[in-house]
Amino acid sequence: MSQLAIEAKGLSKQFGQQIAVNQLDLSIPKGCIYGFLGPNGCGKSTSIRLLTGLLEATSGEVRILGEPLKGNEESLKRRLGYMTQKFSLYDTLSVKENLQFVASIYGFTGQRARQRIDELLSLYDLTAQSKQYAGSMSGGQKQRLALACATLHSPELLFLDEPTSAVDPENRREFWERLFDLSAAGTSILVSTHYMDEAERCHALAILEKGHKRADGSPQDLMAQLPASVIELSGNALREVKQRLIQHSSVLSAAQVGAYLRVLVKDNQPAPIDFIQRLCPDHQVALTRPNLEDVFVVSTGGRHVG
Ligand SMILES: Nc1ncnc2c1ncn2[C@@H]1O[C@H](COP(=O)(O)OP(=O)(O)OP(=O)(O)O)[C@@H](O)[C@H]1O
Repeated sequence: MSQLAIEAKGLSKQFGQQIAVNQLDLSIPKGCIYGFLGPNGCGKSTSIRLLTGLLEATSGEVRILGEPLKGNEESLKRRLGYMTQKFSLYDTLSVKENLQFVASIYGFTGQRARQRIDELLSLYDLTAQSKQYAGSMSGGQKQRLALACATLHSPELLFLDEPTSAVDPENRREFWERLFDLSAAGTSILVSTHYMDEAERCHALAILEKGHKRADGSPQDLMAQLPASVIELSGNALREVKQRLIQHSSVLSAAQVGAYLRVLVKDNQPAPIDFIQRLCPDHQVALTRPNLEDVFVVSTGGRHVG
């Protein structure tokens, strides 16, 4: 039995002249929460739609839950869940009616349907809103309902396309707790995001840019293997210092964070602290630990950012 939830080799999608997904390779183990991190337009949604079988690839091979996707789209559909960016709820149906509709799609009827819907209303804290129109709910409630709909049939693999872009930080946090509950119960999850803090919560992730995968691994490994030194610089005239530093070919990026400049220096520059100190003798400089944003900046070429 395959231990991989998702396996892709050379997966590509072209729309006219535009290559939205370019030779994507993936090996995502079962049971993990895997992230796609990247800016708008980098190909996250297209990749997810290819992996769900909703969109046909231009080239490449995909195996989902151990089976080739091609030719098995229909049978796999029952084993997959998909929550879109816009949540795809019916605004003029109540919370319960939305769930009833999804239940009917998956062939749940009578007592079985009622039981599962009550279970989900309670699990996702929606019992009091069950008669409310979905369109009149808050962002957080809509998100919980969308997750309830996407997991009604207890999918083995769940795709979530930027599920938290429309909710506040508290709801995002709570949502992630629910994802870890699902993961602990054995659900494999692929989630796309453009938030660094969210990506850091994933067991592993791919950094996407312009349809290419630029990096892949656990957040901890990606940070530990960053091919750059991260230096915090403080003192006067940081905007002017930044402009000066980014002229240097060894400086990948310099971005202000509060009272500091966060400077990324290429690994091939010996003694990076001394190097920056020489360039800025009147400033305080200190080496600091990389974060995922640094990984993102370096993976995507760096110099344009900040
Ligand atoms: N049906 C389509 N026809 C033509 N071009 C498309 C189509 N779908 C996506 N694209 C293009 O493919 C590229 C990748 O889009 P995609 O929606 O996958 O990116 P994304 O990373 O999910 O962005 P966002 O976060 O904005 O949804 C974009 O340049 C987009 O314009």
